[in-house]
Amino acid sequence: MAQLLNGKLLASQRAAKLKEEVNKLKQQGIKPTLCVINIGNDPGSKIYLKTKKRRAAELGITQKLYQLPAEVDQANVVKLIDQLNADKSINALMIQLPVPHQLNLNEALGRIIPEKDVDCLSPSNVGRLWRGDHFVEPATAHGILALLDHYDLDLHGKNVVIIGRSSIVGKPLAALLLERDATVSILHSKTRNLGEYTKNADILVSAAGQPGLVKAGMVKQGAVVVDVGINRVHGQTVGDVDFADVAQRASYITPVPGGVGPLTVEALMEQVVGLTRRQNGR
Ligand SMILES: NC(=O)C1=CN([C@@H]2O[C@H](COP(=O)(O)OP(=O)(O)OC[C@H]3O[C@@H](n4cnc5c(N)ncnc54)[C@H](OP(=O)(O)O)[C@@H]3O)[C@@H](O)[C@H]2O)C=CC1
Ligand SMILES: Nc1nc(=O)c2c([nH]1)NC[C@@H]1CN(c3ccc(C(=O)N[C@@H](CCC(=O)O)C(=O)O)cc3)C=[N+]21
Repeated sequence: MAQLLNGKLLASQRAAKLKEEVNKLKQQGIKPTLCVINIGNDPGSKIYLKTKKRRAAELGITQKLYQLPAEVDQANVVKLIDQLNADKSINALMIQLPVPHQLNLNEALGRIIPEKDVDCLSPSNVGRLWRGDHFVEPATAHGILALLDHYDLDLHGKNVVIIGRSSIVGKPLAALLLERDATVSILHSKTRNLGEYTKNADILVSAAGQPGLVKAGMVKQGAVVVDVGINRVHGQTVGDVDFADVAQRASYITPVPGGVGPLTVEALMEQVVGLTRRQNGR
């Protein structure tokens, strides 16, 4: 039976340290402030908003939410971003994904000034990430690496297989893993025969958003399994991994909830504080 990678516990340990840092900044009159733009009604985004709100309040970080209707047009989104870029009281700015199809997401992301781009999605920050000279790290990827490091799971030379090629999980995680000398494969919905690849994984990461996608037969005995998926099934939050069966084969596994999710939130808050320091020369 696999050992659990307890993201919830690690997140609360890291939060205790972060809170001290926030307090120190506040003593200097600096109030870290995150601003989130959410467009429409994505269920994963809704959960993220809720958990961020709770964690920000605990840490003493101010979180502002702009909830826009699904029909909003591009001009209004761009106008809001410009306004928030110029607002000196805001240190960090992010747009929750996915956004409705009528919007030009790349244009909107390109509008966020890199200094406030806490999700690392603006073109210059994505470029820096792949060059390895970045000043902000995408929260989910940062959280996953923090979890693996906490359990002393080595990455050097390991086969890491990631299911999912999105800009918020698969791609940035691949960039950070390459920096750590892992051998990385990225699979997606057009990949033929996922199992052929996943069976070679020392570390398997699933970020597809498909409940039940990863079955025990796809997993190598003793592999580390990281489940990023957040799906709502019969009113419960479940991941992508068939947990009960896969846990019999894996050496370590993340639960959902309580695995990657809490660390994503914690890592985001760490990045908010990091950007705030940078803007204030601390
Ligand atoms: N726990 C956490 O901290 C976080 C959780 N999430 C969750 O992770 C999941 C993924 O999020 P996100 O990356 O934004 O989602 P996207 O929908 O942007 O990307 C999903 C990716 O998975 C691939 N995919 C989907 N179905 C399959 C399949 N059957 N086989 C192989 N590949 C597949 C897609 O392929 P293609 O590109 O071909 O369409 C795509 O690359 C969601 O459940 C989301 O809520 C997201 C961020 C953080
Ligand atoms: N620009 C952008 N960046 C993201 O990182 C991003 C996004 N958009 N859109 C939505 C997805 C989803 N996501 C989650 C993060 C944490 C939890 C989380 O805190 N989960 C807890 C609670 C689960 C629950 O209570 O149901 C857990 O897994 O234990 C969930 C979902 C980030 N995403």
